[in-house]
Amino acid sequence: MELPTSNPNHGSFLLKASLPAGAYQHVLVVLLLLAGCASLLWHRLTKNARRTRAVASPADAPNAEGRQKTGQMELKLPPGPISWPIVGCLPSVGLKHRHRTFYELSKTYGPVMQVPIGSAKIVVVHGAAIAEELLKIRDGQFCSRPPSMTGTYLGFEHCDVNLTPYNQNWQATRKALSLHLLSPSKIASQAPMRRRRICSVMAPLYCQASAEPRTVVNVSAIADRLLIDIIIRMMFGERYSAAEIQRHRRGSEALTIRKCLQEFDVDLREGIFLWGELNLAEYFPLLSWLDVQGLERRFRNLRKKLESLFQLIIQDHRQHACAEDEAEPDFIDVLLSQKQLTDKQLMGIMSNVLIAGIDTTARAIEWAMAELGSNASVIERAQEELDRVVGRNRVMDEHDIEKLPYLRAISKEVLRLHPSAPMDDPHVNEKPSTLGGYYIPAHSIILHNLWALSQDGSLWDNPTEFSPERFLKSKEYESMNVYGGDFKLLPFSSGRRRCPAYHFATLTLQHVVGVFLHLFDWSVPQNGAINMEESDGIVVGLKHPLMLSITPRLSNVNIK
Ligand code: HEM
Repeated sequence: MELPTSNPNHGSFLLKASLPAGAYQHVLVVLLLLAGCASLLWHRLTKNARRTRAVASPADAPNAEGRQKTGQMELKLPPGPISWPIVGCLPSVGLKHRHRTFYELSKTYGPVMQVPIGSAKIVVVHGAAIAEELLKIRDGQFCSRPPSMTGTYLGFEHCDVNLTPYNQNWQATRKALSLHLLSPSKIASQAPMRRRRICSVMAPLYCQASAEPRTVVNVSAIADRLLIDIIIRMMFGERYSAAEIQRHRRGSEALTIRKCLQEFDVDLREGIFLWGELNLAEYFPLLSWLDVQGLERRFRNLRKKLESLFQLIIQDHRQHACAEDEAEPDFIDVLLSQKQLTDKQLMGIMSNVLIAGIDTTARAIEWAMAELGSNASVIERAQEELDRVVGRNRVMDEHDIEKLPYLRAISKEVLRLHPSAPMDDPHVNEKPSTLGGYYIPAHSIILHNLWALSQDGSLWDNPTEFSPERFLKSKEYESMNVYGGDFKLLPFSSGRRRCPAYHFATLTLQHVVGVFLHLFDWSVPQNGAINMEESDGIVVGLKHPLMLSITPRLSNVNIK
């Protein structure tokens, strides 16, 4: 399948939608003023009740440390910035770079803060001890998800994995995804496919750079292209490649699907943007019918496109079950043959993998190359290791990774310093609970700042410095992994909701970065410098596309 060409507007999908000018804004201002007066009154009347919250029975608060005795049992609510009528803490939180804002606020209010916004009870947490409490000790209490517009539209009415509350539906979709797409054996069996895809992107780059040393390439676009290509093949195999469509003389439906998948980067950008946007309608239900940010309209449009694509894919798989001469049934064939999931669940899973899977991993590759581009000594050491272990006559492969500790250290350091989803997906407690000794009312939205761990001087020496060496300094650090067992390092979170793709994502990051470093010397284009400014949204990468110069470094290598 030909791939979408590089995307010169990379990053622009994360720009915020501005409010439509004109009438909506005036209506909004009047409504806010009216609501402000009512809320001021309400705020005054309920001030004392909010300062502490009575807990009716000890069973409501499974761990009631920190309680105060004042006639009946009471626990403190977490501290937090001033909460204004109607808007709550929105003025302190703002709309952008929430992981950084929350981290700054936590310097005043501590590792458990309440930051209500509108009608939503939001609690923001960070730190290794709280992470362990949230994701291990009380994982069972905090593993649900809030209802959301993203869950309705992109999660197909909360029938997916990511945006679904903790229920049987979630169990079924999570099991299907983990077992039939992301299990270690499934991932191992697809290694040749990943190698072919990586080489098919590297070979033309290598030719181009051989003819013109220090060719400038758009690393961000290459990462996007690789991940779209790999993930589409992970799910559908070669079914929608031109050769396969022709071989089986499949009709116009297969061609339509192929075209939609080739152009999927546009839907992906829209999906990631909508997923990450702070949607005021969810916090201020009165505003939802106005759709002041225009988000619901955009959600509806994207859903329509995704639904018709996914329905076509399901229909195509039903009509043309995997023929006997085909190598292996693909992911959708397997799920359909089991007849355990509804079509909505299938669509929810496809939506999660295509939207949550591609951008997170592509951004991790982008961050790795941005850090390496400004750290020549790290590149040198990694290349020395690659030449020693792999040699200079063949391209580095996935099976080499276990013998490349420095490459593995680079990937851990990238995921430590730049977790692509810096604020974990929201967790919710269905019942009242406690965290860090504070009372957490039922249905609070817990936002866990995973990125803040990387800034913590009590956990890491020189925490903000990019230094893969930190993972080689002792046996303890060498054996540390990013899979959720160590609460200092949680790019994929931990517990029941941990990212199910942690193995695939780290392997792909290590493989792509390894091949990049093995094949090419990298430098910053003349007169340029790497701009490390972050994009905004739920997945965070570089704000501007990463442009680097490449020069081939192996002379005798066949890239295939
Ligand atoms: C470097 C790449 C990636 C990073 C850093 C990452 C990170 C995360 C994080 C932090 C969560 C939230 C966990 C929680 O709520 O506690 C998550 C959830 C999830 N991720 Fe990933 N992810 C990556 C790649 C992928 C890929 C490639 C896929 C799919 C193929 C994927 C699918 C999912 C799904 C389905 C969930 C929801 C899990 C659930 O709610 O049960 N992720 N990921």
